[in-house]
Amino acid sequence: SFCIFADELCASIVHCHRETSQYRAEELQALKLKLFSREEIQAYQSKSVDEMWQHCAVRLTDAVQYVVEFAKRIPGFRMLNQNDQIALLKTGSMEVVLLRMSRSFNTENSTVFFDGKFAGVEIFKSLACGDLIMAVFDFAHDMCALKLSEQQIALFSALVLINADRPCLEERGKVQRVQRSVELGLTHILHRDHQENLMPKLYQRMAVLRSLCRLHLEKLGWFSQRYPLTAHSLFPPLYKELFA
Ligand SMILES: CCS(=O)(=O)c1ccc(CC(=O)Nc2nc(-c3ccccc3)c(C(=O)c3ccccc3CC(C)C)s2)cc1
Repeated sequence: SFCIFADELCASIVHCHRETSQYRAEELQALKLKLFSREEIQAYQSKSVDEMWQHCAVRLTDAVQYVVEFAKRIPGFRMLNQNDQIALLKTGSMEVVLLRMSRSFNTENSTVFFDGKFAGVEIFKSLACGDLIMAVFDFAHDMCALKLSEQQIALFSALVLINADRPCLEERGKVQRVQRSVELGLTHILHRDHQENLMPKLYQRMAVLRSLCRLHLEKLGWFSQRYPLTAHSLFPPLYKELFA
């Protein structure tokens, strides 16, 4: 009966992931050979720092919105209290975006899906945060090496989000129970896929995700100081609410 519970839980989380994935893995695969021309790359590189930051913040916020939708459809997540749902999204949504984004990464030519085509690091030059961009690309490379299936990414995303160790949770015990059921769901499908050895690697990747998000917040802090007007009045409200 336990296996039936785990199967049900996995199936529902995979379903939520598919419905809210923004781009399907097969769609991204089909777009992989659409690269930006030299002129297009130059156009991005000649954008000012605040223009490029604003451009990216809008796209990133789109991706975050789909993660919020994913979370809201996860059975265990919905039954948590409102403030805890917001606290988990505040600290976890960027991590899930980065995890999902690694599906849109082409390891052959180190490009990532951006603005309808695949872009190398050079396109992001005018963001003036090369270390963050390199770290995002390295992480995506690392994740691709694990060759996770969509089902494994779905369960891993839910586990990244529903984390009882996050700060300022009011009903930590409840979050712990949901986290434990998702953990069991993930171990259940890794066992089914004969890939239990992935579990410790996934926990390592969670630590890398946390450091990536700290770096993103650090850079956003630097940017907001240099361009307060853009950060306060031109960034999407959800981006400011979650990250500022
Ligand atoms: C995520 C769901 S999906 O269906 O796979 C999908 C859906 C849609 C897309 C298209 C897309 O929005 N791509 C973006 N790429 C990057 C990016 C940028 C630098 C390096 C690597 C990727 C974006 C960012 O804004 C970003 C992302 C991570 C950290 C930092 C930043 C920039 C800072 C200034 C906020 S948005 C891609 C993938």
